[in-house]
Amino acid sequence: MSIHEIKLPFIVVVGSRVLGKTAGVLEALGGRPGDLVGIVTGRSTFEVAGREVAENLKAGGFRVRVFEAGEASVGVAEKIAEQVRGENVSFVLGVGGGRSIDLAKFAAGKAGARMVSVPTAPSHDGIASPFASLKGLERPTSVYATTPSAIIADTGVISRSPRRLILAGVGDLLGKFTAVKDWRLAHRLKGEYYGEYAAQLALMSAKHVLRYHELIASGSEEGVRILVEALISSGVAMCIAGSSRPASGSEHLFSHALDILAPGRALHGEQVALGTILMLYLYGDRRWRLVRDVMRKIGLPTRADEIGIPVETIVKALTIAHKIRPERYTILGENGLTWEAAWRLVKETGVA
Ligand SMILES: NC(=O)C1=CN([C@@H]2O[C@H](COP(=O)(O)OP(=O)(O)OC[C@H]3O[C@@H](n4cnc5c(N)ncnc54)[C@H](OP(=O)(O)O)[C@@H]3O)[C@@H](O)[C@H]2O)C=CC1
Ligand SMILES: O=C(CO)COP(=O)(O)O
Ligand SMILES: [Zn+2]
Repeated sequence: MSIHEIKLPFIVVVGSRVLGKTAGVLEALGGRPGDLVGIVTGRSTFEVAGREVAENLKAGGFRVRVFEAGEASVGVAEKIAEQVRGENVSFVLGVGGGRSIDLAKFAAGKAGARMVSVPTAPSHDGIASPFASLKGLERPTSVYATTPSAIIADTGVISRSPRRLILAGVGDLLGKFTAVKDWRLAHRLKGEYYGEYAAQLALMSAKHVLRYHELIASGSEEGVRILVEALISSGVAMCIAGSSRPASGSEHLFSHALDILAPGRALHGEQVALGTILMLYLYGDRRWRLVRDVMRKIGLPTRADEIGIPVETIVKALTIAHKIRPERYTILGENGLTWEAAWRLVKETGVA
C-alpha cells in the first residue's frame, strides 16, 4: 500500500475577539519574542484585521513585516516567498480572503516558514487546506503549499464582512455535492484513488450549509460560526485526501473557466454555486432544483444577468471547462459539452 501522509492544523481558535490571541498562538507553536512575522494582507483586510494582528504581535515582542497581497498568481507568490526566505521570516500569516491566505500559504511553503490562517471572510474553504489556488501557471491549478499550523477565525470580524462574501462561502460548500460525485465517478471509471472518509467529510459541509442556510444568511455571528466551521472541515477533507479532489470537481472547472474568460466579474463561491446547479442537472440529480431554490432564497446569483457574466460566456466556459485539468475526470468527460448541449443546459436550468 502506498504511503499517505496527512498533515492537519495544530491549533484552531474560533470565536469572538480572538485576534488578540495571535501572539499567544505563535508562542504555543514555538515562536519567541524577536522572531520576525510576515503578514500577507489586502488593503481592506489590513484595516479590518491586519492592523490589530500586527499590534498584538508587536505587543508580544514579535517583529512584524507586512506584505501587500496582490493578485493570486505564482509570480506574486514567488516574490513574497523570496522576501520571506531572504529576511528569515519565521511565520507567515494570511490575514484576509482566499487570495491573501493562498499567497501566504504558498510563500510559507516555499520558504519553509510556518503558516497561520486568519480569515476575515467566510468566502472559501481554503482556510484550512494545504493547497494554494494560483493563476499564472499553464492553467489555473492547486499547488501543494503547506498545511496552516494554526487558524485564528474571529467570528466578530468575519460576521461583519460584506454579505456577498458570506453567501460565497455557502456557494463554495454547495459545490461539494458535485465534487464528491465527480470523485466517485473518476474512481469507478478511471481507478483514481478515492477516500470515503474525506468524501463524506466534504459532503457533510455541503449538507450542513443547506440545512442551516437561513441562520447563515441572517449574517448573525452564530450563523457565520456554523459556516466557518464547515469551511474549516472541508479544508480538513482536502488535508486528509491529499488533494483538492473532495472539494473541487466539474463545478470548480467551470468556475476556473469563467476566471479565464471573465476575470474579476464574480466571486469564486458565486461561480462555483452556479456551476453546482448545472453539474447536478447533468448528473440527473433532482437536487439541482433544491440547490437553486435555496440559492435564490438567500440571494446567491442563479442567472447569467445576476452574476454579471454574459450568457454566451457562460456557455463558452461550459464547453472549455473539461480542458482546464484534463487529468481530473468529471461528468464533463474527456470531450466536454458541445455548444448545443451547453445552451440546452443553461436554458433548462434557468441560468439563461
Ligand atoms: N486554496 C484553496 O483550497 C482554496 C482557494 N480558494 C481561492 O480563494 C480565492 C477566493 O477567495 P475570496 O475570499 O472570494 O476572494 P478575495 O481574497 O479576493 O477577497 C474578495 C474581496 O473581499 C475583500 N474582503 C475580505 N474580507 C473582508 C472584510 N472582512 N471586509 C471587507 N472586505 C473584505 C477583499 O479585500 P482585500 O482587497 O483587502 O483582500 C477582496 O477585495 C480564489 O482565488 C480561490 O481560487 C478558494 C477555495 C479554496
Ligand atoms: O477552490 C477550491 C476548493 O473549494 C480548490 O479548488 P482547485 O483545486 O480547483 O483550485
Ligand atoms: Zn472552491
